[in-house]
Amino acid sequence: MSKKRTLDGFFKPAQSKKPKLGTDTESASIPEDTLPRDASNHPTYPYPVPHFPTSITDALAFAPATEGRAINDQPDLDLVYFEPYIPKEVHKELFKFLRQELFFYRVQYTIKRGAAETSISTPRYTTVFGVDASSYFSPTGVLLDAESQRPIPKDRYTCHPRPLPQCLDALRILTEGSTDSTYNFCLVNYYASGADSISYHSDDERFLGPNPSIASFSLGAKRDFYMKHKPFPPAKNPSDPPPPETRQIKLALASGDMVLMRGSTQANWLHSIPKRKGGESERGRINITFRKAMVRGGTENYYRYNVGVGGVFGWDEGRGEMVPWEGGAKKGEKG
Ligand SMILES: O=C(O)CCC(=O)C(=O)O
Ligand SMILES: [Fe+2]
Repeated sequence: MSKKRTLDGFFKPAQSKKPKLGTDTESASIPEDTLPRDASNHPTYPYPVPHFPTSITDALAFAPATEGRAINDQPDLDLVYFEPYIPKEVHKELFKFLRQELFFYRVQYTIKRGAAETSISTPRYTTVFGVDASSYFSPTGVLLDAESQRPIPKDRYTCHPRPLPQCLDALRILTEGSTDSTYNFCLVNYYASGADSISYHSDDERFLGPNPSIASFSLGAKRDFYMKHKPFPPAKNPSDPPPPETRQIKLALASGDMVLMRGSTQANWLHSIPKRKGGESERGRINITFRKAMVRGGTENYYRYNVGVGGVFGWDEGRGEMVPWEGGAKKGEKG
């Protein structure tokens, strides 16, 4: 099989972050699951991302593990709750794999409040892959224009879009099959402890188009997911009927669960993961969302707020925490 030299790394085995093998006797003594595995790589990745081991791929053939349950008993609300989506045989391994293998960021950015610039620190680890519908990645990882199918003009993006690694792409394909929607973005959050959170917001940006479908996976520690209706606009006439009554929603999202938010949900409801003190949240939680951005502004927004301009972090199993990940090694990593 012939390969192009330029971007052929996308499906090549990853060598860089695995221990270098010395002599034949040494390699013979290394257990098979620590040997280099095939991985996704790309010039925009700080490190390659290994493909799923067959144990995960095989188990995911049985997803979704349950039928989704509709939650649409309140105004403008359209949820489907899979409890769980990921088969129970594999959710722990999937959590450990993604925490170990993905690179994360702790993004800081500034916002203008009147004349003053305020610095904001995102209270969780994040990472993102994908590109909006004006472009797509060729199988070898070249960004092409959706219409001409030719390489995009160099000035289309100020950011550097990254293709989904094969492991997250496998999850995307499964999700598309069970949600009647397509996705071109994967955002990942890691909540290291109860101090990490996401405040009330809606994913209603114009770049997602009207009535976006967002599929949201939970892995690891159970965390509460709150939803509340956006405030209703004040009545125009005293004779107008009062706004409908709505109740706050609280879902205790467990490892392997998936919530699909669709229809008019984002336009009308807010959602959050509030901070918690101690307990299970200290074990860490991964959230994965699949979305579809229609235009370039979505790509710029997602990379600005989920990759940013700071350093790379990765999980250190020995220390049990995220550590700066530099030059192929997680800093201070044991063994
Ligand atoms: O962690 C979660 O479950 C929610 C994440 C979320 O709302 C987001 O990334 O927009
Ligand atoms: Fe959200």
